[in-house]
Amino acid sequence: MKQKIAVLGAGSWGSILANVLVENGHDVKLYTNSEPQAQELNEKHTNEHYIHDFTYPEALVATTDMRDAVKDAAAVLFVVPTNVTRLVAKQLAEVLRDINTRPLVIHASKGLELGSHKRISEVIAEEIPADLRSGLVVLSGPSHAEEVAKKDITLITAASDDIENAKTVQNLFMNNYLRIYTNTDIVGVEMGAAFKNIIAIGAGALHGLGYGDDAKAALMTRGLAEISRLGIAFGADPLTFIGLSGVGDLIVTCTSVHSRNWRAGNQLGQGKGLQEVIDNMGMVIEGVNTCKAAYELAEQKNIEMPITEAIYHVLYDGKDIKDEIALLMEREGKAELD
Ligand SMILES: NC(=O)C1=CN([C@@H]2O[C@H](COP(=O)(O)OP(=O)(O)OC[C@H]3O[C@@H](n4cnc5c(N)ncnc54)[C@H](O)[C@@H]3O)[C@@H](O)[C@H]2O)C=CC1
Ligand SMILES: O=C(CO)COP(=O)(O)O
Repeated sequence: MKQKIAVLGAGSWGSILANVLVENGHDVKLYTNSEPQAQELNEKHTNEHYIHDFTYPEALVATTDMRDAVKDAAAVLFVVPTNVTRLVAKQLAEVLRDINTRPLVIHASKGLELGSHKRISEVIAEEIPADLRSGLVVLSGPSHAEEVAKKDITLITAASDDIENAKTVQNLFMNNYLRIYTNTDIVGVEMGAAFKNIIAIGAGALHGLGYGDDAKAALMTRGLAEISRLGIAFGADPLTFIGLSGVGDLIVTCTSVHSRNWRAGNQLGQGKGLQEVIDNMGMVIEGVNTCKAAYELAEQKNIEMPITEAIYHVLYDGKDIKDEIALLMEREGKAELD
């Protein structure tokens, strides 16, 4: 059934998920806070800064008016960087208080809020109380906008406390190139999504430094051990970490040239400074902030996360990557399953 859907955030992922929804027959409004970007999308049907050489369907309408985007929408999809989620959620709550629409709220972002260390669904739930929405669903998994734009095959997860809401999202997004699985473990799905970006920075750095495949496989495997350890401490289901939003997303982000986190790490490994890397990317590198949040959480909870710590020291204390790798290798022998 055709539904009206609002997408908040017109970067690479938001604009391509909006494109999927249009292709699936829905009536989609894409909200951006940038007038020139809305104009480019509506007049040229392009979004060149984020997705090169791609033409969006004419049916996709961009707007800078959040109220217009959201009014009568059955669902509202957040796809903004983690660091502006609270701000955009506050803005949405204000709009919803003014109108009768009570949409299903979905988010597809990957990170933890700096300072509070909260997951994105927690931030959204705090700002948009349950009486202003009809449910909350997380969409996550191994997916690069560039490949979904090409209709390459992609499989992701829709997670919600309420399985019916997860199924609704499954139905909205599924088609012959995008397959959605449902899950009820929001904590595991969001934690896997957030922490894989940290490990991807490490994988890029290993590549930039010229390390081989063994080192990269080791980083991913021991990275997954850390991600699971922290996630389980917050109540995640261990099995979620061997699913699409866990190891699936870890693999794609640690190996894909599309990944901004991997590319950032690669440039750090080649000797560039963090600020230069951030300035040149022009898109969000979620792993940088999430590394700080994860490092602080691990300290608070007394959870061993040596790879995250090493990456934190490189990003925030100006430590040399090779020295950090040497320290990791000098650690006392451990049992694999501890
Ligand atoms: N790019 C991808 O393939 C994927 C990205 N994600 C996640 O989706 C989230 C967004 O990522 P991308 O779209 O790639 O980022 P991006 O950097 O390509 O775009 C972010 C967009 O958010 C907009 N924005 C920033 N502040 C805003 C505000 N206050 N109000 C409205 N819009 C605002 C920016 O103008 C920009 O258009 C991230 O958490 C990322 O981890 C998840 C899966 C795939
Ligand atoms: O989450 C993603 C792939 O699943 C996108 O990763 P990057 O943000 O590193 O590009």
